[in-house]
Amino acid sequence: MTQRGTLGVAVVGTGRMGADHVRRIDRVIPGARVAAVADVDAGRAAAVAAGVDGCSVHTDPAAAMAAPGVDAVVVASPGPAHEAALLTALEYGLPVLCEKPLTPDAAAALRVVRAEERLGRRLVQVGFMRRYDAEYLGLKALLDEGGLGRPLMLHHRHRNAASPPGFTDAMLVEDSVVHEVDVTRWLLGQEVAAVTVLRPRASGNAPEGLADPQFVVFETDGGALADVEVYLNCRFGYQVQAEAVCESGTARIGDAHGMLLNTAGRWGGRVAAGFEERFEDAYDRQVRAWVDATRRGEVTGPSCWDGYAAAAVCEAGVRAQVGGGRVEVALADRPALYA
Ligand SMILES: NC(=O)C1=CN([C@@H]2O[C@H](COP(=O)(O)OP(=O)(O)OC[C@H]3O[C@@H](n4cnc5c(N)ncnc54)[C@H](O)[C@@H]3O)[C@@H](O)[C@H]2O)C=CC1
Ligand SMILES: O=C1[C@@H](O)[C@H](O)[C@@H](O)[C@H](O)[C@H]1O
Repeated sequence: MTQRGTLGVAVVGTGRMGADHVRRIDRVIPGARVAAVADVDAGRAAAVAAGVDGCSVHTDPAAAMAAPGVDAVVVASPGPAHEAALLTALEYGLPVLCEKPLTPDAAAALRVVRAEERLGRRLVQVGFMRRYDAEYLGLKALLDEGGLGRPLMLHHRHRNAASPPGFTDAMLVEDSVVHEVDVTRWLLGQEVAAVTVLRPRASGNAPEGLADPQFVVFETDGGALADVEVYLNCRFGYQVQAEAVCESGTARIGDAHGMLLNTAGRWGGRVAAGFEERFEDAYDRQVRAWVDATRRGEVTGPSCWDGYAAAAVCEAGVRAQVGGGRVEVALADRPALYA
């Protein structure tokens, strides 16, 4: 570690999320600095690094990870590029915060799990940032405390104003619903055992080739059900809600972002514009927790196993999208490292 214990971070992928993480590490989070960035688009990497003191610019992720002053890595390239970056970071023995998904497919995720297992210690935290959101944390604490009885069902809503260009049906599961896979496993402490995907008539706002919205149902190994309405072109903003239905009560989060207002004969609140606004605090808390743990020599937060288990559920979800019906999730045995 450099500069009196300051963590030097290489950020791989300097697009929407990567650039935001560079800003966060450079200006918001104490104890860390951006030592290097890498992007296959050299111009984008250079633009993001401009104004960041002592930050080297690379097009090759491995070169950024080997650059002077780098102690740890944030991976924010697209999901299909994560496996290569993660295997390099593990080979170099560098702690990693990897944006979700760990990898889009289960086989690649399992290869990363096996590589970490061979090292015999955890180095990877997966960026399932909802686990750091105050509302989700409140819901988790309430369910764990048990006052409402056992949770029986979860209702999730995941709405984006517009999907990015080129978004596919598979990405709707692997990039978007993967969040609900993780929070379902985390809130209930159960694995998702089977997935069914239903599709209503597509919205006129959906781009050509994307069936949007979709309705996904998870059955867990503990006998609970969770449903996800995922609607990526709802136009009105970014909205993520969750309701737990328990034996003697229900609890719901995500109804309003910020203040509720009564005015001019109307009642209501604001809908966030995008995930950066809705989850700003969660991203900050996640990166702060990762930096703090890494400086202590620890690895905390969602693990490679969580990333693999989510990828296995998503793979079942994509098979359910293609073939229809109920698809069971195939999960490898959980290694002792993630007990
Ligand atoms: N936690 C959350 O709420 C969110 C997470 N994400 C995740 O963040 C990651 C990045 O997503 P976005 O920033 O939205 O994508 P983006 O497309 O805006 O940026 C990706 C960047 O990675 C670069 N890139 C592509 N292949 C690369 C490679 N092999 N090595 C290095 N750079 C490469 C691209 O040139 C681009 O600049 C994804 O894993 C995505 O799922 C994205 C949005 C929100
Ligand atoms: O992770 C994210 C994006 O990649 C994904 O495309 C969005 O649907 C999610 O809401 C956002 O949190």
